[in-house]
Amino acid sequence: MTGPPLSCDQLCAGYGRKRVLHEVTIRALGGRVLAVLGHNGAGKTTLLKTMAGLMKPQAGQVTCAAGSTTAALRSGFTTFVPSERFVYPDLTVEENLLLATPARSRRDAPDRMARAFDYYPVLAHRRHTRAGLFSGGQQRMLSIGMALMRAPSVLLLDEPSLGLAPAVQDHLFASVRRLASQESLAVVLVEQNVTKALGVADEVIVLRAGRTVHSGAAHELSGLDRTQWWELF
Ligand SMILES: Nc1ncnc2c1ncn2[C@@H]1O[C@H](COP(=O)(O)OP(=O)(O)OP(=O)(O)O)[C@@H](O)[C@H]1O
Repeated sequence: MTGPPLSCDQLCAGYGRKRVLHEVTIRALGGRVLAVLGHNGAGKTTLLKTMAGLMKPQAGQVTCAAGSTTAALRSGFTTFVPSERFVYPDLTVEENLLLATPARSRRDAPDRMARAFDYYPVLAHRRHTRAGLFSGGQQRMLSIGMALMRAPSVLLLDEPSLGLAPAVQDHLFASVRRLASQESLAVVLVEQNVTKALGVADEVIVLRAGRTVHSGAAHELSGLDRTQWWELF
């Protein structure tokens, strides 16, 4: 693969005539975690959805190594995990994972499932349990496990830690880091939890009202105090 798996160039996006994102340029690279930070309403989810091909750019472009963003989403090259827990509550863990596997990849399902279980052992222990009986954290892990069944190259994660206890958040963030490093996945991580996101990210972009106010290496921001953060956001 030449070039980044997914990138945005001068991307503008929004809803109807309303423009939410203004000329955002980023690159998601294999094996790296790009954190997207910013206050509520800054445009983080809009950015992810446009990168995923769920929304069309109003101007600028999203370039995907696998072709159009919609084709990449359909083929599983790009996978979007929304902040709402999206699992089938009446199905078991195994059934949820199988349902997420593209029909053409059914033969690979056992290997992919083993890999998801490696990242989230609780899913293996409770593989015959209905997902609706799971805690919020376990459902979030199952959502990411379902994304892995598509063997993606790009993982777009919208606020994976939302509403979870700190210890569960730590486990999730550690798994995100491992996923990028071990699977050579390009991870784009939208997060409100700045400290934890910076702990696992390689690069960071900060959005304010849909505009990039900072982009660079994550370690450059890890030493900022609260006042400096407030000024940046
Ligand atoms: N479906 C929609 N139709 C119209 N406006 C929308 C829609 N979804 C979001 N917006 C608006 O777009 C702006 C950016 O929203 P977005 O959800 O991308 O921000 P965010 O940074 O992800 O915020 P949060 O952290 O609260 O999810 C907000 O002003 C929001 O009200």
